Amino acid sequence: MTEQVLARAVEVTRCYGAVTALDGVSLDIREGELVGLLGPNGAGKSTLINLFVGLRRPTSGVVELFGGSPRDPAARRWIGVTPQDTGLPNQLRVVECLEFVASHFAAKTDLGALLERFGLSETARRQIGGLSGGQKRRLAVALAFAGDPRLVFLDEPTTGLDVEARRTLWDAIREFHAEGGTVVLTSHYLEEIEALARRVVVIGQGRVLADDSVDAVRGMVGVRRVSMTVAEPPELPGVLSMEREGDRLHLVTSDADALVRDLVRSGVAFSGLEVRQTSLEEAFLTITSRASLLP
Ligand SMILES: Nc1ncnc2c1ncn2[C@@H]1O[C@H](COP(=O)(O)OP(=O)(O)OP(=O)(O)O)[C@@H](O)[C@H]1O
Repeated sequence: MTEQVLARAVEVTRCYGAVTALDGVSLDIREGELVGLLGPNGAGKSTLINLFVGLRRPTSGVVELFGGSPRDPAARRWIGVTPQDTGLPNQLRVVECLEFVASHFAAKTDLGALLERFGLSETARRQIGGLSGGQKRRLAVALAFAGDPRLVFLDEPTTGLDVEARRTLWDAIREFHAEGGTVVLTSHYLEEIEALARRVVVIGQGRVLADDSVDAVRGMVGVRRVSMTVAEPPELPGVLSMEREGDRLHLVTSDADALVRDLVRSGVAFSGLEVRQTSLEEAFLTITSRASLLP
């Protein structure tokens, strides 16, 4: 790939006192990518974003934004950020808040189109204090786009949104990306990463555990789900986890072929056998639990 690297971390470590939040992380974000950062609470995702946008400095290693220092306003001019928590001024109207943020940038963003894209047109003249939690969150995300950015960092953008509002936000993010924008987002919603991101970076205990396509991350852990209708769950070797759903039994295994052979040999009566790839959630849990076994 020859696309320009917009943000880069090289062997970055960040400590907060005795806590090592990031431990030797290297990552390139290239122009036009839509990257999902996935990891459990406390994995270091927000810390990484804070380093990229210049809010924090690395303890060691190098972080670059548009080839320069993230603390240089010239580099930050091209980014938009939505942190995990955003305080919004309750007295301002929605459109006034957008105008206020946009006025810090030379670019003229079409704020009417931005409101439309985030499903906020109806609320444009309302004071922020009177908005619902979901409307406030959508406004907080829309603000990241007010300066016509090339790269946006969205930290858990859809937390607290209902299904419809989440889909509106997904569409807005997809449209920005389709126009050539670059997106880095964190999420606890695994379906969100699957729905939006081309590339997944799995972070656990401050380290990059996987950095690949969604399919590759699933394939990497090689876990399969074997499902069947069965009256009595059979005792089989190599089962990583077992789940009952009505008369269906779902078994997670790293060797589906061996499991099916053992199942047939066991003589248990079963029907409707199904073997499929695991969801990203199952892949993610496997990768992160392996990491916790590391010394
Ligand atoms: N300002 C701080 N002072 C002390 N420790 C901190 C600070 N910020 C983060 N940490 C610690 O660093 C680690 C990584 O935190 P971080 O917020 O980056 O994780 P995260 O992956 O974004 O988690 P979450 O999904 O819960 O937001 C955690 O152990 C956290 O407690």
